[in-house]
Amino acid sequence: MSSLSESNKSAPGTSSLAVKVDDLHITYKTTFERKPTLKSALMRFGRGERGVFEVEAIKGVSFEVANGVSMGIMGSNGAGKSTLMRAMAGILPPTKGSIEVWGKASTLLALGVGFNPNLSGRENIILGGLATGLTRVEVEERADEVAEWTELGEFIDMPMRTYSSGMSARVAFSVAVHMKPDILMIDEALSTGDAKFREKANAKMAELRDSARAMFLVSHGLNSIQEMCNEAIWLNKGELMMRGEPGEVIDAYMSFLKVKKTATATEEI
Ligand SMILES: Nc1ncnc2c1ncn2[C@@H]1O[C@H](COP(=O)(O)OP(=O)(O)OP(=O)(O)O)[C@@H](O)[C@H]1O
Repeated sequence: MSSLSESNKSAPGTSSLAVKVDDLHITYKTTFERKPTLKSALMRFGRGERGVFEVEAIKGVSFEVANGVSMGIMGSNGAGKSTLMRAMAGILPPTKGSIEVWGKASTLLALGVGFNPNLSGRENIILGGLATGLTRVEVEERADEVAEWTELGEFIDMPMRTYSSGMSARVAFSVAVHMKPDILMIDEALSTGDAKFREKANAKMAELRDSARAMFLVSHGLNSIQEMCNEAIWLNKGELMMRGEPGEVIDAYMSFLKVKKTATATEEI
């Protein structure tokens, strides 16, 4: 069974839960044009052969997150961290298994994807706010404050296609944190800004962590996970390797990386 539900009410017996992920599998299917060999091209008069590439990005992951938890998600490139976040945010449907989210999830991922490059930062803030489920009145009430918070000056009224990636990230971050999410999801790759903005962003995240029902932070910066989170999970090749107190999970992940590095080096020799 695949299901994704979002509600403001808690299910009976699960009143303290913010998120429940049960036996989640996510498989990406991509069709591509196979590179033809000379022989196959001649046989098929040059028409490329379609291939299907399947990636099992999440393989049977289960966990529950209680209210009040700030969960760090760590793992190597391609481990499935962003895929898991996209699934919890409702952007990607489960291939198998289920995800239940109690409350409104606000995510940088969802908003970053939704931006229209031909509209200004300010216009995208309004669209982003509407996308999170706020009413037009609520969005208008907050739009100026959100725009101000980006510190983009007059650039806020320029089309977003003229922005650097750090400037776009400021807009995405600002929208996500100002829309009063119950469940805050932050993919650190998207919250990149310069040192000064980062400091401001970290302070805002800490404030929200205390008011939101739960927070998820995907990061390669293990220090941020240690500082911001009270629980952590480690994913490797789509599987849940460990869950626990951030310090313990970081230690296990670090020793796994060292062992792997030595093993690779040995193989090379
Ligand atoms: N849109 C997509 N189509 C096909 N495969 C994808 C897609 N997005 C991700 N993948 C694959 O799914 C796997 C997990 O990717 P994901 O982006 O979730 O990893 P990640 O842990 O967030 O990595 P990183 O630390 O590099 O951001 C990878 O093998 C990746 O190639």
